[in-house]
Amino acid sequence: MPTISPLEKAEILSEALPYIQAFFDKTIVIKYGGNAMIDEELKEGFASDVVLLKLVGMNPVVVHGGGPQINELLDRIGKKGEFIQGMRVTDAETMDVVEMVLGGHVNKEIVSLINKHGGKAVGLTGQDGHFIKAHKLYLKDDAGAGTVDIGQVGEIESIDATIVSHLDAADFIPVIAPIGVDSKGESYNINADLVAGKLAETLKAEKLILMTNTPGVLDKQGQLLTGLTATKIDALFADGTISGGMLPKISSALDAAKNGVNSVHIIDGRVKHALLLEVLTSQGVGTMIRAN
Ligand SMILES: Nc1ncnc2c1ncn2[C@@H]1O[C@H](COP(=O)(O)OP(=O)(O)O)[C@@H](O)[C@H]1O
Ligand SMILES: CC(=O)N[C@@H](CCC(=O)OP(=O)(O)O)C(=O)O
Repeated sequence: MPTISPLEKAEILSEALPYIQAFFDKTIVIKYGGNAMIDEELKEGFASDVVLLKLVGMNPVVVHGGGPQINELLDRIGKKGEFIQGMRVTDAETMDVVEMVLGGHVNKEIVSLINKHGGKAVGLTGQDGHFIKAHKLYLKDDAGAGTVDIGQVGEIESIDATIVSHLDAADFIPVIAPIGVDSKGESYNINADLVAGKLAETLKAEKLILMTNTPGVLDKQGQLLTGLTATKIDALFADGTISGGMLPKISSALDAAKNGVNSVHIIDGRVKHALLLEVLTSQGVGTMIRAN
């Protein structure tokens, strides 16, 4: 690491001032993807960034994924994870694993890391207070004529963000696992990007930041696309540039941008302190999604 003088250090810290002023008391929804939870150092860095944002007066709300972690446990019980259009095919046994991994292991690990760094995190799933209402999702088949049944996967009906706002107001940091519930109490597995996007809309968040394992959205040559609008996104869907897990991510990012979230970013969660760089500096990292 290059050494920097005390003055340079002070100047770097002082550069954060306009961002702290602009985002003071604003809600920032951060989606922490399972693919960005690579090693302990990165996870610790993420947790300390979230605590810092809270302590300088912002309201960070964490929605986490855990796709690779679910796959790992499925592997251990001899089951193979299967995805259609970026969504996990979820039978009853897979749903048990999803609840154990997302609602249990991953959620508690993030809560505990944030608390270790001096924050007050509270873990929730959509079952808590029934705050993420969902029903079964049927995907459109490739021809667009029929539907595909992928099991216990949910489509969000509504989010009642009261509980999240109360936690924010009382200085807690909500950490949310993407599990929804229907009126009969049945749980549904929901893609975490979709929960993060809808929650950002409901909370009228200033920012939605989706942290993943690529530098952002890439074109067919692997070059970073730093800014995308609805029209460009339609073209990238049509020519197959966007596929797999990037499909729900872009859809939810675009919906959030269209529905009042001021800035929506897809950033590389494998970069240490990517979150601080995105919120508190002028370093544009990743892809920014705009409605038009
Ligand atoms: N155009 C694209 N640019 C970048 N990544 C893409 C693109 N199309 C598909 N992907 C895939 O989407 C993945 C990110 O989605 P996903 O695996 O669901 O991550 P996360 O766990 O962070 O939600 C990337 O690792 C990449 O394999
Ligand atoms: C329906 C569906 O696909 N649910 C996801 C939920 C976790 C998730 O979204 O995790 P990442 O953000 O790490 O991809 C899954 O089962 O993998």
